[in-house]
Amino acid sequence: MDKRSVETSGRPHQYLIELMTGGNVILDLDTTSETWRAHRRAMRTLLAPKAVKDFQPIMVAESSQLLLDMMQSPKDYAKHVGRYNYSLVLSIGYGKRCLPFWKDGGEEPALFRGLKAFSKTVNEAPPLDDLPFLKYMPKPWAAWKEAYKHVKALQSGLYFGLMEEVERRLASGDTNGCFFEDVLTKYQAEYQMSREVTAYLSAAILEAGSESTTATGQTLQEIDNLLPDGRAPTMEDINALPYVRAFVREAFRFRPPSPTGIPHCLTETLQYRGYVIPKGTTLTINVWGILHDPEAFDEPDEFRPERFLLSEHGTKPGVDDGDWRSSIPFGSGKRLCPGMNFALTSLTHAVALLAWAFNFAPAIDPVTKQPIPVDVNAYEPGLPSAPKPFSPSVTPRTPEKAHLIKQRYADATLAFAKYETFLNDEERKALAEERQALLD
Ligand code: HEM
Repeated sequence: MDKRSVETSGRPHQYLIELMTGGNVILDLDTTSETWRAHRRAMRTLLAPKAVKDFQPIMVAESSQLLLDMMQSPKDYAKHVGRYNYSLVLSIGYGKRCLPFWKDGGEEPALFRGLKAFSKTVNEAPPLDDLPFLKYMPKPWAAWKEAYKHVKALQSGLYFGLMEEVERRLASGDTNGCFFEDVLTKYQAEYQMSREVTAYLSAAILEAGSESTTATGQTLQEIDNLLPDGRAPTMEDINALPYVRAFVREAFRFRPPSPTGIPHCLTETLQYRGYVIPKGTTLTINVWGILHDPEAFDEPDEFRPERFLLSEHGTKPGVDDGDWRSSIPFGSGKRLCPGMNFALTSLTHAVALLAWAFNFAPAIDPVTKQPIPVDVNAYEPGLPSAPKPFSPSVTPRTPEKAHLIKQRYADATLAFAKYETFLNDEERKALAEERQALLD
């Protein structure tokens, strides 16, 4: 699909999704759409390797919050990882952090509520694209007719709300260099985006960006060898940590977040290996099948990062991997995930830090005193696939590391400051006191 990208990069039309998104979301649009083109161009400037480098200070600062949260409440690990990913894209995109919302009984961010409502509506609706007559069912028998309006209102409320916040900051001169400031002052006019199309750029940044980025003895050894003084690994250290990079690649192979990719469709009739495949045909990449093929991988159902140290794609000796590429979990052709560099950089850094900071083990059953086994095949239904909650035991590797985690978080205050201007004086004071208390 990379080589025939021109014909294979369409998206199948999905009636209900189009109703919910108003035909404004990059992920669901055809490559011929003006909105797709404008969003894709704008994303390129946001996620180019240089821009990713510019955003490193906030990536490092957010990773400090992640370590602290993990240390303080390991059972909430999934919330911490979700917050970390969301806060990163929110800070970079809109210049605004997401603080740990569960503290003090805070409400879940609108993005997460919108995504849940979206999945629920899609899962519960009848197959409207396969049986189009169902579209005409009267409302009392078609709950999706109300549900989709609720999703649309939640999502567009979030997107327009964020855009208006940046507009207000621009008007008051209170800017902080976030991506949406450039969108409003440059790209909106340059790519001729209407107000609605501009607001919906949020779907590309927030939804695609925060949903999917949500995964050790040898790792520790490697980190300890590289950093004998016990300091935390930095972004610059990542290249010298091949096992950590192999660990991340193995995680994507072992449990790809989109096991069957996101469907494409043919925009032209295609001839392939003697077959004629008509225009409009839906194409699905069997990502899971490719990455678990026993012909290509030794014991594909085992989690073994070492395989990526032995060959570029982790394949076993003798396999012709000339046509393979490491981006398979990120899609293909013109639709290849524009956030791939960003996701891999932030994830590899976070994995290195977590391995540096903590010992991970299964939690102990309080009754039997035995480790509670983790079922690596227990997954929540829906996409992207997420593991069912489990209870890890996460403990700092040494008391010095526990201290360094707190210190690191306190040091991040400076990098956080320009992304916390939305707080009122009282909230800012409370946060400062909380940070000070950590060090006392
Ligand atoms: C673990 C992290 C991630 C994974 C595994 C992932 C995976 C994917 C996949 C499989 C697709 C569909 C590609 C296709 O249709 O062939 C996609 C599309 C997309 N991703 Fe990601 N993604 C990740 C992170 C991100 C991040 C961090 C961003 C942005 C901040 C992002 C933005 C997008 C966008 C905008 C699209 C739509 C592209 C289009 O339809 O033209 N993704 N991603």
